[in-house]
Amino acid sequence: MTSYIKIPSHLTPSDPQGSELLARERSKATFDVNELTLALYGSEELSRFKKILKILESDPILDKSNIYYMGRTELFKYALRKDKRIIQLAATHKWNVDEFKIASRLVDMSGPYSIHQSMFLPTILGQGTEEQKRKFLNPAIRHEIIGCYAQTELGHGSNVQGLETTSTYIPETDEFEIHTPHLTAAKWWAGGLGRTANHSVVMARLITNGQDKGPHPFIVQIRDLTTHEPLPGITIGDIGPKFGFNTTDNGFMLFDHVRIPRFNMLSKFSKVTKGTGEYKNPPNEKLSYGTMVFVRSVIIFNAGLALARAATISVRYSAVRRQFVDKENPMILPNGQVVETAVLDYTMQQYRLFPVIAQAYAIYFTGEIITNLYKQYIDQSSRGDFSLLADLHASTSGLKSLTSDIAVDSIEDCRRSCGGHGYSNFSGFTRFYQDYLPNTTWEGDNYILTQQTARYIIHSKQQSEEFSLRSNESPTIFYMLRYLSNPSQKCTVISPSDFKNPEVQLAIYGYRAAYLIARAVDQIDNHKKSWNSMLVEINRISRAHCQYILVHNFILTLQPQTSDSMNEKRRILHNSPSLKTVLTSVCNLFALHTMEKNLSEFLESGYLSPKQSEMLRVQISESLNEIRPNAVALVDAFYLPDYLLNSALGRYDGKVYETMIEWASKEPLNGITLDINPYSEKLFRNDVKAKI
Ligand SMILES: CCCCC/C=C\C/C=C\C/C=C\C/C=C\C/C=C\C=C\C(=O)SCCNC(=O)CCNC(=O)[C@H](O)C(C)(C)COP(=O)(O)OP(=O)(O)OC[C@H]1O[C@@H](n2cnc3c(N)ncnc32)[C@H](O)[C@@H]1OP(=O)(O)O
Ligand SMILES: Cc1cc2nc3c(=O)[nH]c(=O)nc-3n(C[C@H](O)[C@H](O)[C@H](O)COP(=O)(O)OP(=O)(O)OC[C@H]3O[C@@H](n4cnc5c(N)ncnc54)[C@H](O)[C@@H]3O)c2cc1C
Repeated sequence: MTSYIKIPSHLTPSDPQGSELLARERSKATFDVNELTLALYGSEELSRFKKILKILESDPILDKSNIYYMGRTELFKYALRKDKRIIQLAATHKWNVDEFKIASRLVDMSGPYSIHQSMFLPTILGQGTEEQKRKFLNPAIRHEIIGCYAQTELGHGSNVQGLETTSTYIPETDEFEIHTPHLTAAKWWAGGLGRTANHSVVMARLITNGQDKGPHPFIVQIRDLTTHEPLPGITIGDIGPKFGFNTTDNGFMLFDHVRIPRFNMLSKFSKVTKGTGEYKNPPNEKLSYGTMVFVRSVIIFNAGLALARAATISVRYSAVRRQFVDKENPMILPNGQVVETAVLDYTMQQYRLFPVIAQAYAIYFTGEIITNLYKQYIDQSSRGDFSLLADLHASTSGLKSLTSDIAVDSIEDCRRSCGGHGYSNFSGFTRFYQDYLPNTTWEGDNYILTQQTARYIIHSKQQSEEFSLRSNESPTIFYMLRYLSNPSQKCTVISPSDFKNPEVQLAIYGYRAAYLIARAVDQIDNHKKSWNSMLVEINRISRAHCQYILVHNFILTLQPQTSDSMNEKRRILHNSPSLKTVLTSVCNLFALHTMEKNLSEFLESGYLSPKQSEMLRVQISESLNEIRPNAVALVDAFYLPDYLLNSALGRYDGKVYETMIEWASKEPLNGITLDINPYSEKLFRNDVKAKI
C-alpha cells in the first residue's frame, strides 16, 4: 500500500519497547499457553486453523491492509471479491464445512454470500425433503445458485405470526402464488438480497382452501441466472447505508402475484397435497422456525469469540501503554530505571478488563455445550423425537440475548479502555463493533427473546406438580427444585474466600433465579398481573436463569469427569494442574463479578446479606490479583492471529506505536493537494502528491 508521508526511520518508541513489555508479561505466566490453546481448540482443529491461516495470510486478494481507508461501495466490492476467493480456495484445498467456517472467521468480514452460507443452506438442510435437497441444496453448496433468507418485512420482524406476504395454493396449476399485499409486507433486511442472491427462502403465510396456515418457508427464484435481473413480478433493491454490516447488501423485495411450483414449499415437516390442497400438519408447529434456533446457537458461541478478540486487543495494549509513575509502587526495569506504569497495573483497568477475559472463557464453554445440545436435538429429531425442542428454544433464546448483550457492552468497554487510540479505526474496534452490534437485534430482538425463556420457566413453575418430572427432561432448569423447596435459606459465606466455593456460587445464583421466578408467578397467579406489566421482571428472570447456566457450565467444565466422557480438550485441561488453577481463578472472577453487577437482586432475595456483599467485593479484588500475572497469557491462549485482529493496538509483538504511524502515513487524505484559500475558485484539487 502507498505511503503518502515519509516517516523518519531512525525514530523508535522510548524504552521499554512494546515487544519487551509483552515478553515480560509472557514470562510471568504460571501456565503453558500452548497447552491452554490446545485445550480450547483440540489438536485437530488447531492444526487446521494454522494451515488455513497460512493460506489466507499469503493471498493478495485477502490482504486487509487497505480496508480501513475504503468507503461503502469499495468495501462491498472488496467483500464480494473475498467471498469469491474463499469459495475458490475451498475448492482448491477441498475444505469441508468446518474448514470453510474457520476461513470465514479469519477473513472476518460479512459479505454478499454470508447469509447464503449461514441461513439459506441450513434452512434447506433442516426443512427440505430429500428430493428438495437434491434440487436446491446441491447446487447451492456448489454456489451455482446463491440464496438469502427473506423473513422480516418492513412492518414486522419480531412478530413472525404477523408477517403479511402470502403464498396461496392454486390447485388448477399446482402452484403457489407469492404476493405482497401491502407496503408493510415488503421483505426488508435480507442479507445478500440487495444485489447478489438469485434465490431466496421466503417466509410467507400459507393459504390453502381459503385457510391461513401461518408462515411457512418457500424457495423462490428471484433473479435470472443469466442476466441477473429480477424475474417478472419481483422488485428488488439494496436498503441503503447502515450503522455497520455495510459489506453485506441487505435488500428489500416486493412480489406481484409471482407463481412458483408446489414443489418449492419446503416440506420436511408440513405439506400441501397436489390438487386437493389438503394441509398436513407438522409434528411440532414451530419446526419451520428451526433455522432461527440454529443461528441463535451459533450466535452464543460467536459471542465468546468476540469477547476473546476485544480482550486480546485491550489487554495487550494495556500492557504496552504506560501513563504516570505510580509513586507507591513504581515500575522498575531490570537495569534499575524507573519508568511510567503500564496502564494494566492500575486496578481500575484490571477491574474493567479482566472480567471480559472471564466472560470470554465462560461463554466459550457454554457455547460448546449448547452446540452439542443442538447436535443432540438434530440427532433425536431425525428419529422423530422433538422432546428437546422446547428446552433448546428456551435456552438458546435467553443465552443468545444475554451473551450478545454482554459482548456488545464489553467490546465498547474494551475500546474505551484503550483511551484515545481506541477511537481510531487502527484499534481494530470500529468495524468489529459496528458489525457485531446487530447480533443484539437479528435472530430475535434481545428483549423479546427473554420473554421466550421466562415463559418456559414460569410455565414449568406453574405446573409444579409435574415440575419435578419435567425438570428431569429439561437439562437447564433442574436447579430450581432445590431452592424452591426451602425458600428461607441463607447464604453460608462467613469469609471472602468462601465465595470461591463452586457449591456456594451455584446456591447463590440458583436461589436468586428461583426467588425471581416464584415472585413473578405469585404476581401473575395471585395478583392477576398482566404479562405486559411484568415485562421488566420477565427480563430479569431470563437473565438470572442464563447467568446461572453460564456459571454452572464453567464450573462443570472444570470438574473432574469420568475419562470416558472426556474428549481430548477436557483431558488436556484435567491433566494439567496449572491450567485448572488459572481457569478456576477465571471462573471465580466470572461468577463473582457477574454477581456484583446484579447485586441488588441477590440482596433483595434475602439470601445474601449486605455484610456478605462487602466480602464479595474483597474476594473480587483478590481474584483480580490472582489473574494479573496471567492476563496476557490468558488472551494469547485464544490464539487470535494479527491477521484476524487487524489492530495496531493488539498486535502480538507489541509494536503499537510503529504501526500507528505507519498506517497513518497511508491515509489517502494525506495524498491529496488542498487549496485552503477560502477565496479561490476551486474548492480543492484532487491531484495526488508524488508517491513515496
Ligand atoms: C450446510 C452448510 C452450513 C454452513 C454454515 C456456516 C456458517 C453458519 C454460521 C453462522 C451464523 C452466525 C451468525 C449470524 C448469521 C446470520 C445473522 C444475519 C442475518 C440475520 C437474519 C435474521 O435476522 S432472520 C430473521 C430472524 N427473525 C427472528 O428471529 C424473529 C424473532 N421472533 C420470533 O422468533 C418469534 O416470533 C417469537 C419467538 C418472538 C414469538 O413466536 P410466535 O410464534 O409469534 O408466538 P408465541 O410467542 O406465541 O410462541 C408460540 C410457541 O412456540 C414456541 N416457539 C417460538 N419460537 C420457537 C422456535 N424457534 N422453536 C421452537 N419453539 C418456538 C414458543 O415458546 C411458544 O411455546 P408454548 O406455546 O409452548 O409456550
Ligand atoms: C444487520 C441486520 C441484518 C438482518 N438480516 C436479516 C435477514 O437476512 N433476513 C431477515 O429476515 N431479517 C433480517 N434482519 C431483521 C431482524 O431479524 C429483525 O430486525 C429483528 O428480528 C427485530 O425485529 P424488528 O425489526 O421487527 O423489531 P421490532 O419488533 O419492531 O422492535 C422494536 C422495539 O420494540 C420492542 N418490542 C417489540 N415487540 C415487543 C413485545 N412483544 N414486547 C416487548 N417489546 C417489544 C423491541 O424490544 C424493540 O425495542 C436483519 C436485521 C439487521 C439489523
